[in-house]
Amino acid sequence: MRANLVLLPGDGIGPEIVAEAEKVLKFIASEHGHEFDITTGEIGGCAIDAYGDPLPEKTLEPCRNADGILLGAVGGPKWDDPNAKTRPEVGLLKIRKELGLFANLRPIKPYAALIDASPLKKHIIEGVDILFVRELTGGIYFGDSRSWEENGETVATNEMTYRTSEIERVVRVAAKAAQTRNKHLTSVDKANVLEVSRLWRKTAENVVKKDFSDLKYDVVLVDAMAMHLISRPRDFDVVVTGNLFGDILTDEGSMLPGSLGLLPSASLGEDGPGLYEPIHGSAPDIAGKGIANPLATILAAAMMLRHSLNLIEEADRIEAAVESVLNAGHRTADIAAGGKSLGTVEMGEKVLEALKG
Ligand SMILES: NC(=O)C1=CN([C@@H]2O[C@H](COP(=O)(O)OP(=O)(O)OC[C@H]3O[C@@H](n4cnc5c(N)ncnc54)[C@H](O)[C@@H]3O)[C@@H](O)[C@H]2O)C=CC1
Ligand SMILES: CC(C)CC(=O)C(=O)O
Ligand SMILES: [Mg+2]
Repeated sequence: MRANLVLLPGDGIGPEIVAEAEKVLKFIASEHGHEFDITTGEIGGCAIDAYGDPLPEKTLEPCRNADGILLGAVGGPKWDDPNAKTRPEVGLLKIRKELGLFANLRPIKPYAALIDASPLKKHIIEGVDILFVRELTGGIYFGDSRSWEENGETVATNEMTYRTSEIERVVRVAAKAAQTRNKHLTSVDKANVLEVSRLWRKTAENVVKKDFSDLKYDVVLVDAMAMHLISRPRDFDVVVTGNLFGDILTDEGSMLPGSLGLLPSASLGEDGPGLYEPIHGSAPDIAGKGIANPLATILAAAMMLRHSLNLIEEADRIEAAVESVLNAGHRTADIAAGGKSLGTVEMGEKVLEALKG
């Protein structure tokens, strides 16, 4: 098949990890007779430096016409000046919004070989298989924000807003996913305090009652969910929640497999290209050292093949290669548990070797 793929490496470790995923994509193309037309664009801090804009039209336009987009990460201390006109993260929020990518799929399935990498006990993480569906284009990250002076001090506010239609569509995505899995959907909110969460709860319940009555359905408050996620994670199948709660809970959830560097994600809309990225950020503390774990980005590339290009066999093959590399004992520093570790490029090479068989 022919496919237009756009790579957006971004900042910090972004270029290092996307380079390894690109090698995997090129290998898969050559092995399976596909033609991937791969172009690269700037987003985030590097785009601010080059164009004064974290998401210039020059980057966005090819993305609109792409079959799939693979992003590294944006941001870093260089662009953290609170007085700066714009921030790298604005580019990320904007591309998600512009492409209508309202559903962010974040699977969490610990690897048997990595039991020691997790800070949690074996009996807690064994058998865990959770799919988080995080709403991605609404909520507090997209609400009005402002700050002002009042009574000699500064006040700042961010609004969290959701519309019924925004909640309905993401709950539908999650409920459909649950139907193909273990038929259990959990909605996470803070309906004991937030008006917006009361709308979320009522809307989610209506959708499930009307169209997904075959599912086991429950609701959990977000503070309790933060605890249940690491005390009884096996009890969850598909979890649907808003933008902020999903962002935080999935970083926490990365401790089930043992590292942020292992979790990929797919951001999907009604139609158009999907955007695929690791769930982590630009990791400025390790950027440039060649030690970042590229596996989350390689797994994000596999999700792109699966969800946007319908190349299921190829996606399965990459995921199996990652698993076999871990089974063989290869580790980057984040999952080495103090043992011997490989660099980013070496880990990428191990995945390629596993793909070659
Ligand atoms: N999707 C994106 O582009 C995201 C961007 N960010 C941005 O990234 C910057 C740094 O944010 P942080 O809070 O430090 O979060 P982070 O996710 O970049 O890093 C948190 C910790 O995890 C480690 N880590 C992350 N990815 C890793 C990998 N692949 N291999 C090994 N270790 C890894 C880092 O070294 C760090 O210790 C900020 O500017 C933030 O806004 C944060 C989250 C997501
Ligand atoms: C700009 C942030 C919302 C990025 C982030 O932390 C995420 O999407 O996980
Ligand atoms: Mg995050």
